[in-house]
Order: sequence, then C-alpha cells, then structure tokens
Amino acid sequence: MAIKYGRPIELRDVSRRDSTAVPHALDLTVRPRRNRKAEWARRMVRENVLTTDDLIWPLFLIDGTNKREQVASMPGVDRLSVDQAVREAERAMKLTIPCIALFPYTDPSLRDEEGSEATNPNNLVCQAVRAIKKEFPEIGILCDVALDPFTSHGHDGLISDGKILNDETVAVLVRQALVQAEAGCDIIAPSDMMDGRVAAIREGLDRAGLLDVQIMAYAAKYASAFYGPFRDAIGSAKTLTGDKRTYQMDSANTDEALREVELDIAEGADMVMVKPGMPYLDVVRRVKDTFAMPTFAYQVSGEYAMIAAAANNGWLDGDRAMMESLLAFKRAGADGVLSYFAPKAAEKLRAQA
Ligand SMILES: NCc1[nH]cc(CCC(=O)O)c1CC(=O)O
Ligand SMILES: [Mg+2]
Repeated sequence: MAIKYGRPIELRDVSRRDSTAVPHALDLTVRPRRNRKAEWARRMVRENVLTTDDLIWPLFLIDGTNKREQVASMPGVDRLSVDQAVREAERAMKLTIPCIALFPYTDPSLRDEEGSEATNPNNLVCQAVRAIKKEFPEIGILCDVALDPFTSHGHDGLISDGKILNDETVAVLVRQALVQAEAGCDIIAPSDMMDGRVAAIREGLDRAGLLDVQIMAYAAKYASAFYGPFRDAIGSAKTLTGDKRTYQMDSANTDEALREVELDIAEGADMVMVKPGMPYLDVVRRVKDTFAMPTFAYQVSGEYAMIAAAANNGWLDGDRAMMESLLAFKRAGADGVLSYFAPKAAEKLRAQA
C-alpha cells in the first residue's frame, strides 16, 4: 500500500515484531492515535481554529421601539427594533465579533413593484446604521444590497413581463448602496446576483467620494431551498412568486462559481462570498485556492434552522453541532462566516479562552 503523505515508505518495511514487548500488539510503526491521546496533544497538532474574529452576525430589523419578535422558523433569532439592534451591536462588540449584518423586515404597506423603500435614505436599515454607528463606531456594519425585502413580488430585482431586468435593477442597486454607505455602512454586500452590479456600485461609491467603503460580493450565490426561514424573517416568503433560478446559480455547478467570482474580483470586490455554506464547502475551497482572496461563507437560515430544531428536539447536541459546523468553514478555507450562531459561538469561544 503506497501512501502519498507522511513518513517515507521504507519505514513501513522494517519489521518490529521482535522488539514488541506487549503480547498481541499489532506490528504497527505508525499509530496515528498517539497524537490524539490527550487534550494537550490534540491542541498541539490542531490544524484549524475558529476565533471570534471569524464571525459576522446577521440581525433582522423591524419597525417600532423596544420590540423583539421571534422568527418562528429560526428558534433563538428575533426581529429587533432599532434600539434593540443597538443593544445587540453592543453585545457583539463586547464579544469581539468584528462585524454585524443588517436585514430589514419591511411592512407589506411599504413594499411595491419597484422596491422603492430600498433607496429611502431613512429606511429601517439606514436608521439602524446611524443609531449603531453613533453609539459604537468601532463595530463593522455590513448591509445587504438587493431589492427582495422591499418588493411586493419578493424578487431581488425589477420585473417586466415576468422577467427580472438586469441593467435597470443595477441602477437601483447603486442608489440603494449609496444611501446605506452615506448612513455609515462599512461593507456593501450585493446579494442580488445581477451581472455587473459590483462594477456599477464601486463606481457609484467612488464618485460619491466613499472610497473606503468595502464591497463583499455574494459572488457565488446559489438558488437554494435553505433560504426559507430567512424569507420568513424578512416577510418575503408569502409574497415571493416563482423562484430565483434566472439569477441565482444552479446548485449543480462549480466551474461557473469560479467564473462568477473572477468577474466580481475584476469589478472591484474586496471580499467574496459563497452562499449557502455547508452544502457548498467544496465551492469555498475551490474559490479560496483559485483566487486567494478574503473569502467568506454564509451559514444561511436553513442551515441554522436544521441544527437549532434538531437540538431543540434533543436529537443532537446543539452546542457541539454549532461549533463543528463553524469550524468546517475554516477547514474549507473560509476567512470568516456569516452565522446566526455568532453570539452563542462567541460566548462559548470566550468561555474556553
Ligand atoms: N437577496 C436577499 C438575501 N440575502 C441573504 C439571503 C439568505 C440568507 C439566509 O437564508 O440566511 C437572501 C435570500 C434570498 O436570496 O432569497
Ligand atoms: Mg455575478
């Protein structure tokens, strides 16, 4: 049996039978278990570590004050009024989570065909950005750019004759990115999957003098069943007509993911993202190996819901499954993970430290 890695093959041919002191011992020169014999030994050979620096925490916003509303399909996750979001930002900061991400639940009365609320400089997201930045300027804020929280049809772009319009949508996304950046958002994260939006947003930001605002492109975003609970959380589940397969990627493809990522980097993305997370770890690995860019993965709502629901049923150890699932992203080469587990995981990591 040839082994590719590790010790030289010749070592394996030396018979050690005579020197075996223990009866019934197998004649094994190599015993991988030695390096696992105690916690200190395991720590010495550990290849990947998760730290709080790896976490980005997505928060859901809702209109009102002093309000917290449970998201039924995401046990442990609430929609937060702006004042409550400020409190959670403080919690994130104390837990040394570097960045939070904001997603609005938009009242149906504010939704329309064009998603006009997206470009309102006083929308819920912009209000939250301002309020958080005022109290805690040192925490990073990421804002999603896409029209789906604001459209009556729940799609990420403008529609005409049942088709999602690319170039017309990009023009609106640039305006959405600008109102968010002007409110103080640090990272613009286009999640819409329209072609050419990264270049257009970069140009818009630069023209406005917002040279330091970063772009994290949801570069390889798949049309996935795992976004279900998120659509509940932002109120798009009921309104969404059809699916997003004309803009989000086919789950069968990985070469295509590399082409998408390459384009977004060329268009000016500072960081790239693969989404969903766990079912697409192969894509994370290929993207990281190919481009050596800051690469993020989104452990999406459905992934969170699966673990949280099973844990609530006593079917698996929730904490261990959470930590194992987060470490998997590091192993796959990700520089960080957007995860609804972020505060819980950070608490655990800090308790261990
Ligand atoms: N474009 C919006 C958006 N931004 C992030 C998610 C999903 C996040 C999650 O499921 O946690 C989605 C949903 C979608 O594309 O339908
Ligand atoms: Mg693209």
